[in-house]
Amino acid sequence: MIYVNNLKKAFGSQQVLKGLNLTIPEGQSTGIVGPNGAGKTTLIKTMLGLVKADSGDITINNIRLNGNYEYRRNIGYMPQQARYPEQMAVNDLFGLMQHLRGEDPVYLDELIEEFDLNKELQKSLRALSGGNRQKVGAAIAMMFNPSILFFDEPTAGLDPRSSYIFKERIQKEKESGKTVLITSHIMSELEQLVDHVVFILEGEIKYYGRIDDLLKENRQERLEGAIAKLMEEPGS
Ligand SMILES: Nc1ncnc2c1ncn2[C@@H]1O[C@H](COP(=O)(O)OP(=O)(O)OP(=O)(O)O)[C@@H](O)[C@H]1O
Repeated sequence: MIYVNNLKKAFGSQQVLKGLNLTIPEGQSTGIVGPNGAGKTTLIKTMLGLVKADSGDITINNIRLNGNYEYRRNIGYMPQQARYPEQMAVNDLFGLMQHLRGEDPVYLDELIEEFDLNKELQKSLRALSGGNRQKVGAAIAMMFNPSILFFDEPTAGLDPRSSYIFKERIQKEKESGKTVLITSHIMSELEQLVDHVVFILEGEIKYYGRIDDLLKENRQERLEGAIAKLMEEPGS
């Protein structure tokens, strides 16, 4: 379970998270949606301790985040734009991850196979195509089999086949009881992958609940229509 309580974050004079409250259930998948700049990545980074909140609390699996980042061992994170040591070969990067963690990966070979990364292993990170870079990020997020997975726009830049394979993988992770959090601008993708949706607008949560309920409440058949309706609401 992840609890977020009255979370606030400003960058300079811009209040980016305006007192967010959220309970993310264990073993289910949640989509975070909202326009560009709404605060989705900032929320995820705050949960990971990569951005320090100005106030509020986050509790993950009963551990309150207060400068002790041991809980992060249980979280696999695929960033929107990963920064890597660019001159390093992909294979060496996987090795470095293993070394830093002091643990053998649980299913790296399987992920390399699934994402068709065998031909890329000897290439330096700087020589990878954008999509293959994404796949390396995905493999790093999942290789140690963490119980919580955060994916920030995971399929942006992937070709249709890779995107399909990746979504199958996320389904598998979900079915094995993981807690999955995904940000995406592709509503059809979220319909396939998540049970709950958080809609953030200008740093505030405008909706949090089951996708089915959101569709019913807004008399919509598709998530895209329901989110568009929420954005039209007065005060939004
Ligand atoms: N390190 C930073 N310094 C200053 N401003 C920042 C920083 N990180 C984020 N911001 C600002 O915070 C706001 C929210 O950014 P964030 O990346 O969380 O949005 P997002 O909802 O993930 O957007 P997108 O859909 O475009 O990825 C933006 O206005 C952004 O410019």
